[in-house]
Amino acid sequence: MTAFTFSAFHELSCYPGIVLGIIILGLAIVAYTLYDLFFHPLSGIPGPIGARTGLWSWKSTRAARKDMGWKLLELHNKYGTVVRIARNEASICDPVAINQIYRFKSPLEKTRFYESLQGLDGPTSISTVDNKRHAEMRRAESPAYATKLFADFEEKIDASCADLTEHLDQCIDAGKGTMDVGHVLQMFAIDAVGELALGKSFGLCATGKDTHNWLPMLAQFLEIACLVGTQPIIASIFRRVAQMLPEPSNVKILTGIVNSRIDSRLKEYKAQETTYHGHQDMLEKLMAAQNPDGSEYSLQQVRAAVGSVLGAGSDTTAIIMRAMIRFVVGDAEIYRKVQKEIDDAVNCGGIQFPLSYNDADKLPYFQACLKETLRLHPPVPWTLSRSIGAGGAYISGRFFAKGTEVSMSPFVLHRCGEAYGDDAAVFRPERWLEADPEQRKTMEHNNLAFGAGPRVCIGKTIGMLEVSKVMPFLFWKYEVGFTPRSATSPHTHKVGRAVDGCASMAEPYFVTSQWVALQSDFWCDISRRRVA
Ligand code: HEM
Repeated sequence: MTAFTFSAFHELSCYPGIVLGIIILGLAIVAYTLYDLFFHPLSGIPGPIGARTGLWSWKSTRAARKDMGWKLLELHNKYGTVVRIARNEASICDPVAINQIYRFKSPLEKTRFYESLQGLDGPTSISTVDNKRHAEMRRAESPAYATKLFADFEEKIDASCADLTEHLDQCIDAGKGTMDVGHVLQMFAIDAVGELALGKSFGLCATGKDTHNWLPMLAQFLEIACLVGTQPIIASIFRRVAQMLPEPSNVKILTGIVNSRIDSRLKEYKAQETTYHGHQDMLEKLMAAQNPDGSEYSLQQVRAAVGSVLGAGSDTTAIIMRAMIRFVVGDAEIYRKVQKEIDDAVNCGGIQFPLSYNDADKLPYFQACLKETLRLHPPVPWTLSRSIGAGGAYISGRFFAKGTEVSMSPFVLHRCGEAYGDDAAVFRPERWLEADPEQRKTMEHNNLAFGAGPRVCIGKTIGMLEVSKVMPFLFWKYEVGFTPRSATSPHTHKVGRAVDGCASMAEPYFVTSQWVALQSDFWCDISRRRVA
């Protein structure tokens, strides 16, 4: 060994240029590390040493291992309110910081992470970093999300809900009441966004299957986007390469359907030779959207905007529906209360199905369960990161210099005592009913599930509309039990994993925590209830 080392050194000494290069590289790494640790604007903030030196990407590791929520919570429990999670990024867990980071006045720009959420048709409101460009897009596209269209949205969601329950009934009648409910709810969510964004369902629930494997494909897109997004330079190369590669066949089928629905709407308009097209739906509003110079949205812009509804509106809604079943059915007393509230409201004629969005407000305990679900299982647990602009900014009592990045994770904030009290980690719907109006307002404000400020989810009300209309019907019509996990059960995972990372045989599904906190393997035993 010694002889080998000596001879290696001897050989290297014949190449002084290489030796000098190695020494310079070593010194550069040491200098870079010392700068990051002691002189970088974030040097005073605690965090894992690898992340602070920038020699190890803590966030890429989280994206690869899909364990962001609970690992970030561990860091905050260890280091406190402000934690350095990358050489240039601090994560903050403080409700006071919401209005400072996600402010309306001189808003902070999104970080380049978001560029990776861009689809193949170009920039969308979620992926656009530049605030001015984002504001223009948001203004152009907001009529497609307006409350004026709610009558149309309700009809479309009712149609998708009818397909969903027909599918569930067929399964039960065929003796297949034990099913992966998570998968079925994802099919519903895709169908519903198809109805909303394109005026027609994709028909997954109606046919009972995801024929073209779109569900795993969409999940994979988000996972890869999140992973490469943690390395913006790699992400931009990746995007360029991806654009050159041929589309996989199932993506081709999906884009083909999107394009043909837009084309047929265009043909319909041409045939009518009128600017008023008669449809009061999202697609019409997106096709009528205008750029700041007054030009109409190009077909590519319409496709990108439709794509962002499909991408941002399906996973998130399905996640909330699964989580709500998990929390409600998982606690016998809460489940009984939810069912009783709905049964009583139906029996006394207070509500009827299909449930209107307004009538969903007549179910306060159900609504409290929904808020509690959004709190403990926010569909997006990832850090919603922003860049500090010129002049720097004071956040959570600290000064952050221009160019540094700050972020908050909905998952972490929602478990913070300052935001929700000492029992923040407990699913307790009563907290929303016991709170006085002022406390409720504060709790609502501290809920980051949809983001906050000028970049807040534009589809928030549509998402709430879907869940509020469909879930009471499912709780009323069906009895749900978790299929016990055993060596012979249909589960893929031997042990389940909760949204907080805890592994247990009793956990009915398996959660991965990345950009979204996705559940899989959610096997339930479904039967019809007596009242149906
Ligand atoms: C429970 C359901 C939903 C949740 C929890 C949710 C959550 C979020 C979050 C966290 C963001 C990003 C905020 C940020 O990065 O700061 C977002 C943005 C967005 N969401 Fe949602 N979302 C939901 C449903 C929907 C639906 C149904 C649609 C479409 C119909 C939608 C469309 C969008 C769009 C277009 C954006 C980008 C908005 C912008 O940057 O202007 N979302 N959503």
